Amino acid sequence: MKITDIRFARLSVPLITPFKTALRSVSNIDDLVVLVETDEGVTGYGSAPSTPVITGDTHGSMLFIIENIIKPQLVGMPVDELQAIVSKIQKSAVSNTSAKAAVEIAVYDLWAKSLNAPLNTLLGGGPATLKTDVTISVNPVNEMVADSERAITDGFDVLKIKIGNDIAQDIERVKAIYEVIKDRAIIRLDVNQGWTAKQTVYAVNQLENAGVELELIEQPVKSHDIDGMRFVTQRVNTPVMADESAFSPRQVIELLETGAADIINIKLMKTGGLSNALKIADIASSYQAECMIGCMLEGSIGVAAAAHLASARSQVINKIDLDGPALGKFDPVQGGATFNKSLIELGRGPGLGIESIEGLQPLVNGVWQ
Ligand SMILES: C[C@H](N)C(=O)N[C@H](CCC(=O)O)C(=O)O
Ligand SMILES: [Mg+2]
Repeated sequence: MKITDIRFARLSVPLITPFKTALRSVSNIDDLVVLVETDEGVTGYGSAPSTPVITGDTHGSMLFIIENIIKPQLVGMPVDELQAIVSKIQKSAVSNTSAKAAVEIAVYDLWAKSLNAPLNTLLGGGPATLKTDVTISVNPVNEMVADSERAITDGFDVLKIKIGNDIAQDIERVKAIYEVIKDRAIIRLDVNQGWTAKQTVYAVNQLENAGVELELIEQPVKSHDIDGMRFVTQRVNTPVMADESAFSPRQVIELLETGAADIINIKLMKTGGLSNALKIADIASSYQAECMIGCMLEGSIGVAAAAHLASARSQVINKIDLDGPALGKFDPVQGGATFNKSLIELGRGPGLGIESIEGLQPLVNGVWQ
């Protein structure tokens, strides 16, 4: 089976409620879908959202890199030469991690389809069912308390609370949420780079002294501030997780080697796809560090690939934040993984198991249809 073409489409799903973090607010899941075609008529599916404030990728930049730089190197390659394909994708450009991820996901999907097995089976095997947390967007405190209550009613037992807008309000937000849900759900905080290192130590101390139990605090300081991450990690009891500071295997080694983080949030859109994500899981394992599998605000094609990875590396990836597809009003992807509130079921079809996708807007002769 040889790669013959790479095509593109857009896929948009409205959110049930706007998704708000310290970095951005969005109302739709907007994915660029990548379709890798073969001479046997089998299609591999990948996708990536635009996250300019996190990875720098936009639909336009991804389209350009894939069409002009990656595609010419991949057309004609046999799908069973997976490592050679991955090497070409990873060496095609610096950065552009979401563009690389979208193509890699499609290539791994094809590879697993060519071997007629689910992707997680070929990556080592693991559970077919996973349980995700849910994100509580940053909003006025009463709204966040109500959203947290609703999430528990919906069956979630781990809440990822978004803060990072204003430190005094953030402390009040977390105290108020903890007060009403403390015995019913685990709380993880995601500051999305909104605080300084000193503010973080102050805030976590305030929360710990008030009796608030936190599972972890994610990316409190700017992504480049590794000294700040280390300052915090060495001074608070609550485990510190790196997200925007942890894109590449090299960065993860630095974070863990120097004690700048306790936990790593792996996202395919930051790693450039599955190959580096697998390396990061191995690195974390050798440091006896835990990992979360995370996602951007993205739909069920890319998130299914992350779920297959999490299944196959469940010994080290023991925290799951793959709620993107469940935040949408519907899932346009048929077959493959299903995302029903906290429950993710991988499906048993070959590759990612995707059978069809409704509402794709293909790109034909440079025009979105
Ligand atoms: C969707 C997921 N639960 C999440 O919160 N991801 C964010 C980034 C999402 C985005 O802005 O697209 C994170 O962990 O920082
Ligand atoms: Mg995060």
